[in-house]
Amino acid sequence: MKIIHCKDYDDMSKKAAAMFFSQIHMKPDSVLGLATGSTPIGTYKQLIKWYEEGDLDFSEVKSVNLDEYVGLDGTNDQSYRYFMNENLFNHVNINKDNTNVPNGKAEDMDAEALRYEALIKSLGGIDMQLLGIGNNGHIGFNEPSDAFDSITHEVKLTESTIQANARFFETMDDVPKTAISMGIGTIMKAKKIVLIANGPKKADIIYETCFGPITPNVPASALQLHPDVTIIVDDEAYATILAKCGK
Ligand SMILES: N[C@@H]1[C@@H](O)[C@H](O)[C@@H](COP(=O)(O)O)O[C@@H]1O
Repeated sequence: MKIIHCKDYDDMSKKAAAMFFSQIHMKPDSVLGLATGSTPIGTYKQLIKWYEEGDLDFSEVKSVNLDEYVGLDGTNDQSYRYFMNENLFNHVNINKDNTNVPNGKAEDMDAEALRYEALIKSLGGIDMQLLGIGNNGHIGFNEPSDAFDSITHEVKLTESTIQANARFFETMDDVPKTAISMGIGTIMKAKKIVLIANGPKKADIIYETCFGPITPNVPASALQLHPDVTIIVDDEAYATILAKCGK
């Protein structure tokens, strides 16, 4: 694992965007694994800026998103499809037909999970996967559990995730209780992984992810076994690492 320590959120966002900038330049038809949440918004803003300045071309890029809430379709402003359109796809020259988010309105979630898994395979796998991290160590929507989830599957969200994500919804009751998410195995198959985190709330979990035991109780700890992971964190998210290393 490489850890890049940045001074603040903007610095983190620029460095993460720079990795995707290089990826797209090196392989214009890259398959990008994309993430939602508040953390990646700055990364997407920077990519949009480079596109607007004529330095980045998304015309051949394909994308697959990590997850989607069950029960929300792309017209719902809390769906992850809507988020991606608003925060990236509508502002760059990506062909929307080449962008993929699990279908939260599928009638049969098991069939949708298998379809999504097969789709990623048919695209040749993910070249570079962007990840945020939940306060409890979840990546995508892989919640702490007794075993690592391997492939795309329906997930029951934990109370702590429902509470953390409630800030985006009008009432607690509006927060979906289930989601469909790539599995840890799906994520681990990505050729390169870039995880971003900022703020003091993420400090302990970033330490656990990088230096704690590899355990499904901290799903992100599986990344210790991946050969090409870059963790980009701001000063506040790096705090526990600094403290425990005595610096
Ligand atoms: N499924 C998403 C995750 O992919 C994301 O990493 C997490 C953290 O969100 P934030 O970046 O807002 O802290 O939120 C959601 O649960």
